[in-house]
Amino acid sequence: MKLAKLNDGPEIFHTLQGEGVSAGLPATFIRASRCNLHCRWCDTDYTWNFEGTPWKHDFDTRPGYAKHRKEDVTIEISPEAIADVVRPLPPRRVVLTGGEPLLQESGWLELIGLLRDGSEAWAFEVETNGTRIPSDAFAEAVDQFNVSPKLANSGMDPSLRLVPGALEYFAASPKAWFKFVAASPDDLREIDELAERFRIRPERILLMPEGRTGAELDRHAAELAEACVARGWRFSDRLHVRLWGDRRGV
Ligand SMILES: Nc1nc2[nH]cc(C(=O)O)c2c(=O)[nH]1
Ligand code: SF4
Ligand SMILES: [Mg+2]
Repeated sequence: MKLAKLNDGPEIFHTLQGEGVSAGLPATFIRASRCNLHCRWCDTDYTWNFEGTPWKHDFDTRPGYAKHRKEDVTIEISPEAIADVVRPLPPRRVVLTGGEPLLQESGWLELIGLLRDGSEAWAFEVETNGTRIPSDAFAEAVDQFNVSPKLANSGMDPSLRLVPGALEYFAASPKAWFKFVAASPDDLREIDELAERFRIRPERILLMPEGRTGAELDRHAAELAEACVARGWRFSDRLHVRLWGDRRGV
């Protein structure tokens, strides 16, 4: 499989789930490399913003920022080797994230099979951008989809970031929760439209402030919380950002 590389190894770390309906639960994260989108504010640009690609990123104007050399930021690793890293760690909850993890379904299926191996203890969550319909086997194998559709502020064309069949699939799935990142009243209007268009039930929607520091998260928190109260949506914080800041591996 292609995972993001961190300190010369695969980006696998155990922490507390910081976002969504299982926020606060101990979990092991496995970060896939590669994404089918390329959002301009993406905080895991090292999974896709490679040398030679035409994608634009907000970091382009940062002094010293350069596109990544694919070999420097990717590690090729087998499901067996990933299982050997994950098994000794304490959590029995695993979060498959990225990048876009649904681009590597068959590898995950193998990994999940190796880890479950007769034990009921394991739970698997998937953080996805909601543009791909999972196979029946994959949807059966995992416990939860945290679906985070991208808005206009991602800079992505609607035809790429909004795939009606996939969003309708997740809207009807008992395993899926929708996590929308919002920073402005425009974002909120857009989320209202998506919820209506794809018939996403309000009790399955979480609104999460955008931000890489506690102060940034707080800027919009009160306003978003009000919107949640008015619509019957949940509010999600970004617990890991508050606890450990904008760092990799937490
Ligand atoms: N603690 C923690 N929680 C998270 N929830 C979603 C994450 C992600 O990057 O997908 C993430 C992450 O990177 N760390
Ligand atoms: S979908 Fe997620 S991982 Fe992919 S570019 Fe957008 S923010 Fe980054
Ligand atoms: Mg993250």
